[in-house]
Order: sequence, then C-alpha cells, then structure tokens
Amino acid sequence: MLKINGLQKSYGSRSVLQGLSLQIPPGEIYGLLGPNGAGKTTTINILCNLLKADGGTIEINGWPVSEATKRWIGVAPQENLIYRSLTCAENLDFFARIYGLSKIDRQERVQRCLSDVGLSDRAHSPAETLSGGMQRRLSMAIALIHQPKLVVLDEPTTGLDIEARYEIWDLIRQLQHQGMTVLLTTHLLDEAERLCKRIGILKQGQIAAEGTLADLRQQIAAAEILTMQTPAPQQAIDRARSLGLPHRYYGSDLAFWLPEVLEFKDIIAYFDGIPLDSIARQPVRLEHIYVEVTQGDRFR
Ligand SMILES: Nc1ncnc2c1ncn2[C@@H]1O[C@H](COP(=O)(O)OP(=O)(O)OP(=O)(O)O)[C@@H](O)[C@H]1O
Repeated sequence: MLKINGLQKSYGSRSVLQGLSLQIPPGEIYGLLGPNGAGKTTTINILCNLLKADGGTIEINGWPVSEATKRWIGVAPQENLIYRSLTCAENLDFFARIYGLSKIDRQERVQRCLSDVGLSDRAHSPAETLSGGMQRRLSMAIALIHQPKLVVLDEPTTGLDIEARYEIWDLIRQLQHQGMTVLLTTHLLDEAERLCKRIGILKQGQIAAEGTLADLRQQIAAAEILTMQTPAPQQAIDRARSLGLPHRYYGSDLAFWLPEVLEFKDIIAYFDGIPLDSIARQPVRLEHIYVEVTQGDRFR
C-alpha cells in the first residue's frame, strides 16, 4: 500500500530525513516512532504532497505521490483541523465539499462518519462544545470523509485521558477491520505495542530498527529486565558487572538485563549482601528497545 524509499529532506543546512525507507502492506497498522524532531511530521507532510522531498520516492497503491494520490490518504494531524464554531456535521460537510462529493453522497458520508466515530448524537453541536476526546474523534471522522485507503494518524491520543484513549484505540482497530491501512505516530509506547503490527523507530533520519515487537525483542540481548531500587546502586552495578549483567537507567530507574529467565531466588542470590528497597522482573517492553535504539550507539 505504501512504499517509501530513500526519502531525504533538509531544512536549510539541517538534514532531517537521510534515506528513510519503509513499506506498509494493505490493512496493516504501522507505528512510526522517534524522538521529538526526528522527522515524523515531515514524512507525513511529504506523503500528503504538502512538502517536497529532496530525494527518494514514495508510492501509494503503486502510484508516485501527486495531487491525485491525496485522495487515497486521510490525515488526522497533531493539531485537530476543525472549525470550532461549526457543528460536527457542518465540519464534515465542509471537508466533503472540498473532496467534491455530491450532495447525496455528502449526506450519506457525514451520517456514516459521525456514526463510525460515535458522534451521531452530537451532529448539531458546535465543535467547540465537544470534549478533547470528542474533538479528536471528529478530526478522525474528517480524515475518513472521502473513504481513504491509507489513514495517517499523527499522535492521535496525545493529551487525552485514558477513557478517551480507549475510544480512539477502538476506532483505530475498527479502521483496520474495515480494510484500511494505518500509519500511526506516537510517543506512547504502550499505544504502539497495543495497536501496531509492525513498528519502525526513526533515528538520524532513517529507520534504525523495524519489525513486530517479537522481532524487535530479538535485537536486544535481554530475556527479562530486572528493575531495582537500592540505596547502594553502585554496589549493585559492580556486582551485576562481575556477573556479566549489563545495567541501564530508564529515567532514574536502575535496571539490569537478564540474558535468560531465571528463578527469582537465584536473582536474589546474585545481589546477596546489597541493601534492596525493591526488586522486580518484567518482560522486555518496547520502552527498553526504544531507549536502546534511540540512545545507544549500536543502532545507526
Ligand atoms: N518548516 C520548517 N523549517 C525549518 N525546520 C523545520 C520545519 N519543519 C520542521 N523543522 C525541523 O525539522 C525537524 C523535524 O521536525 P518534525 O516536525 O518532522 O519532527 P517530529 O518527529 O514530527 O517531531 P515531534 O515528535 O516533536 O512532532 C525538527 O528539528 C524541526 O524543528
């Protein structure tokens, strides 16, 4: 559905995309992750033909990006693109007109999209009276009004409470069930873990690691992560080093990579004599892989 190959983009002397390549087959939810400023929105803007690349190619459904391919893409940008004083139905009708839908089609699509995002009962409410979560759902309905094949969601749940997030996640899954391909950017790693079949992590303008969560887990040498709170971190680090266990800080949380799944009593024995406030094992999460890819020097 989407093939990006060797995409390059600079702003003045600042090189943002340096050969970004990725492919998304039809019907997949793909998560594009990367730190602030990594180039996710730049990629989306090039994809939507709003910005010109300096090099590389993008194909959508086998066609190079152009004004014509815009019709196959629906975008819900980071900042909701809605007219606050218009009602939900008016907002949708406005965008349906831009896509040149006939009056009959507009009526049908407006009702359908409102229903798909659970806003039928707010059809005649001004957008400014909606909660943040509802406004985000309206923004998604706008992205869907012209029945795109590829839906691009730029940080769809940033700033929303957990209930609103659940609703958006359900909606994204529904899009997939309806056969749409989804490109999602997010800083919420649990969101990517829950929704995305494959994940690509951007670093220095390229995809530095990509795959399913299981694929990505293969790329770091840990079977489990051991987190620890101790008044004597250096002692614990020295002990772990003598045992060949690498340590990492996730924020200020000290953790050790366990190369295999061990009995808890064996783990406790490793740290015998070191004062511990708490110790816990956890599976390797996307967070651990993401930190390794974006901050370590192994992935380039
Ligand atoms: N029009 C522009 N002119 C100059 N620099 C720009 C422009 N747009 C973006 N940039 C810079 O390019 C880099 C990539 O920006 P972009 O918005 O694509 O990143 P992002 O990965 O989407 O970040 P975030 O996660 O914060 O949304 C940033 O350093 C940004 O400041």
